[in-house]
Amino acid sequence: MVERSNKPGPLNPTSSTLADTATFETHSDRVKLSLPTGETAEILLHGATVISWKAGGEEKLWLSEKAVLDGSKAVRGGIPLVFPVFGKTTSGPTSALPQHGFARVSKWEVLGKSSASATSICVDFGLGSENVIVDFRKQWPFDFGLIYSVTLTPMSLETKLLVRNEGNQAFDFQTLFHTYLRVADVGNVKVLGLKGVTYRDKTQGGAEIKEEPEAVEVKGEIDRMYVQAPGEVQVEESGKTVYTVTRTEDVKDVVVWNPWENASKNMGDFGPETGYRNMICVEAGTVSEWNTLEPQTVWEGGVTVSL
Ligand SMILES: O=P(O)(O)OC[C@H]1O[C@@H](O)[C@H](O)[C@@H](O)[C@@H]1O
Repeated sequence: MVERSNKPGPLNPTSSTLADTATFETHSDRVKLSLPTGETAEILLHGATVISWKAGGEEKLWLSEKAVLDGSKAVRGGIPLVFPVFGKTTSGPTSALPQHGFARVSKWEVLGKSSASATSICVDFGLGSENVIVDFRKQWPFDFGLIYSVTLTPMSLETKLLVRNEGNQAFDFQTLFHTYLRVADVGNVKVLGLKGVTYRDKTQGGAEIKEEPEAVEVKGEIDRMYVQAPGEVQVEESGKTVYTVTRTEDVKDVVVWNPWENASKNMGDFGPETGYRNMICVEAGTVSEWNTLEPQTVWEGGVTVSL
């Protein structure tokens, strides 16, 4: 058979695939991502906080039913983004900033969709020194630009941050993806992959302890920073791996947090009262030391939660 070199292609080749492509919708306060296979994610412009990730018909992130979503405070749940400081410092350039910095309480700009196909969509958000409120600018007077990218696929959610020093003096920063994972009952959860890693235990005044057991279990309040943990951590529930958390090389540390009954009662935006049983924070970040960013250089890091 003779091959026709100029064989015509299908008529209007994109029309059949268009309906099968991931979509994103912008609303006044949020962006919604959807895949043709049904998975969705929702990101508030306030803090660029991912407040929902649904796959297999189920919500994968825990969001407090008392979370304040109107931009007046940080969101309790989802994935608040910590920058430029983790926790609170008492000295240095970040000492005037609120706990966990200003990124989670600033209004981000939607930069748009950087890729979309039938099986993936990525949307970028931006925050620069010119967009933060005057108080934060005075408290942390550096010129920076952040690009935050959220990628949804059928089996994963990836969050990636690019930090650019746009000024002429170096600055130090910390950053962390404060991910509240939803679980059926935290009493049946094991976090694997941290054996042998030294952690700083905030519930014991920052004591440094080496993790000896194979699995971390949550039987009460837990607030640990695992310093320079291996690149993959699994969250198992009732013997089944429910989440695998992988990080890029420069995202060195993992925080495991659950406030349990007493501490959650003291948070005005935590609900329901028993909500601590349905969540575990496995937070990937670079927070055990400062990252120095020289003028006109960038830092990039990301975390992927896979099902
Ligand atoms: O109440 P916030 O500011 O959202 O912080 C919640 C928790 O965030 C965790 O990352 C910290 O390790 C905890 O110490 C802290 O309590």
